[in-house]
Amino acid sequence: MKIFTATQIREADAYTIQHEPISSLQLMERAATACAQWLFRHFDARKPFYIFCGMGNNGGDGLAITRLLLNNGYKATACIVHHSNKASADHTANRQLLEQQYPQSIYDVAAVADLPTLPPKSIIIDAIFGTGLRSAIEGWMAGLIHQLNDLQTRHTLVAIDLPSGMLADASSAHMPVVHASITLSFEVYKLAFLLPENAARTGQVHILPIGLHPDYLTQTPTRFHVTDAHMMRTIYQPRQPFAHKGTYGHALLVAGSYGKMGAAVLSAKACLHAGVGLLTCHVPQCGYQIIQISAPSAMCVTDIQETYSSHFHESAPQTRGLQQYKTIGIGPGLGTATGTAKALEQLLEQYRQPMVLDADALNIISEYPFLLPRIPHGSLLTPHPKEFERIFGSSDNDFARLELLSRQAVSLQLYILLKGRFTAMACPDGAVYFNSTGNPGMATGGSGDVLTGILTSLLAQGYAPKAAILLGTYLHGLAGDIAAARMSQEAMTAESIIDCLGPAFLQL
Ligand SMILES: NC(=O)C1=CN([C@@H]2O[C@H](COP(=O)(O)OP(=O)(O)OC[C@H]3O[C@@H](n4cnc5c(N)ncnc54)[C@H](O)[C@@H]3O)[C@@H](O)[C@H]2O)[C@@H](O)CC1
Ligand SMILES: Nc1ncnc2c1ncn2[C@@H]1O[C@H](COP(=O)(O)OP(=O)(O)O)[C@@H](O)[C@H]1O
Ligand SMILES: [K+]
Repeated sequence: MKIFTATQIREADAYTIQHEPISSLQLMERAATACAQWLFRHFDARKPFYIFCGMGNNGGDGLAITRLLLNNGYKATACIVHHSNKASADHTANRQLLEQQYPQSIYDVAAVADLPTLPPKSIIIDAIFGTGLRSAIEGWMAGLIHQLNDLQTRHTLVAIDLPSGMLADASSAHMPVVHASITLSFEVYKLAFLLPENAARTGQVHILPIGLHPDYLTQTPTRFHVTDAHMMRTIYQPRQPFAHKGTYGHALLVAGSYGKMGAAVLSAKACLHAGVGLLTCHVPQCGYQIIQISAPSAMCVTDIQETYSSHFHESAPQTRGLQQYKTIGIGPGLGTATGTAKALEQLLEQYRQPMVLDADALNIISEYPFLLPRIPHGSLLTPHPKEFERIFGSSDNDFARLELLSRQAVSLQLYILLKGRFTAMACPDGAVYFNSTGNPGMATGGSGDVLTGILTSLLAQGYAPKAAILLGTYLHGLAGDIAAARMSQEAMTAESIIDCLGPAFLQL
């Protein structure tokens, strides 16, 4: 699914109005109807609704929603917030329609003191500002936003299109923004919804289709995307009937150190359960029995060191050296010993195919930044936010961090996956994909090691790097969602994600 900017959304509106054709007032009615139907399904008619409407088209939506609620027997009051003397044409038209039918339902607010006293457990609808907001809300309007946020603790607050004060395409981290418990947005995700700085402001996001013209949606290129099931069906390659284990690649996993062999086991198991043909694990000597017993389908070679790895070429005694491996996954539980760092430097000299670098491989690179440009083009880096910051530095806000992520992926020609609720996957061509699956049950030690195993497995099987990241993160999150549904977000562990990889593949 594409993510459109506020400007593109306006263009989509205009295109729909011109080519469907439909009037802008009818399009607003469609948007308001989609919201009202959602509200009918989720709230009963006993709860009073207070709809705060701005002077633009977001307010127009609010006025139309008020009329639709009243038409269906709900108690609703439109509180018109006079932040400007000028109302948009569709706001004015909807105000007139409401006044004609329900003259008692309109209440004007021109100062914070004008706010009505709300009965307990009211539903507050925030239709003050949408995609038309240009900059931070200031003056008495900022006070109004703070007042609404105080009310939010005792009432349910539903934002229309986006919480007022939030910018769709830029940071509003330090601005007054409505804290909604639910956001009903139109047709497409806004970039702002996918970044952690807005998590407490959007609440649950529901995207409601309003029939914007499909030609505009399909033909307009965008830089940001959200992955979905449809996209996965175009990427996933079913296994060939005459396949043999050589068909699906031989991967090398370099992982584990004394006290952190669990990370190696999790990655190895995930790699095997994601379909790799052959897997060899390179571990320090202390890890030999652990791997052989926990992951008998994998082969195991040991380092010359007892507690950490220092000579990865031990994994490739044959003449072809490390090149015999289709790909290499390196990092989970590896440790950052000087000997390991040296070995990583050698490995980057010897092996020039796309590989997966995670966890301690990334921590080593943050200590030895000259290694960064030596990573083979097309490789996958999977930092969590702290690892990302160690390598690339900090940013003022999540939008700035997203730009930094994308810039680095382009200049280094790498795929960089910034992990989180919506893992952001930056590609060497500048595109960024957000993964849509996963849940907070995955915020548990070892989840990332499982992802490394899956990505290594998909690269070994011959998936191109871009296909591997999109499918791999989707499967990882989907397996996490299946695990959470089976045993709760609390009780699931990284092992549960591996156990549910099978059902996740079956859902593709
Ligand atoms: N395809 C869509 O997405 C549709 C969008 N519609 C609605 O239209 C909205 C966009 O409407 P508009 O473009 O009229 O914009 P808004 O209603 O979001 O805001 C415009 C108003 O805000 C004022 N304003 C802007 N920046 C301000 C600031 N920093 N401080 C104070 N006031 C400020 C402007 O003067 C104007 O009065 C969407 O968010 C959505 O709710 C629907 O009606 C129809 C379909
Ligand atoms: N709240 C969440 N929603 C969705 N996915 C999550 C959430 N929390 C964590 N994850 C996923 O779990 C994984 C955690 O990785 P990481 O932090 O490296 O864990 P570890 O280092 O313990 O293996 C990432 O893939 C991340 O996207
Ligand atoms: K709003």
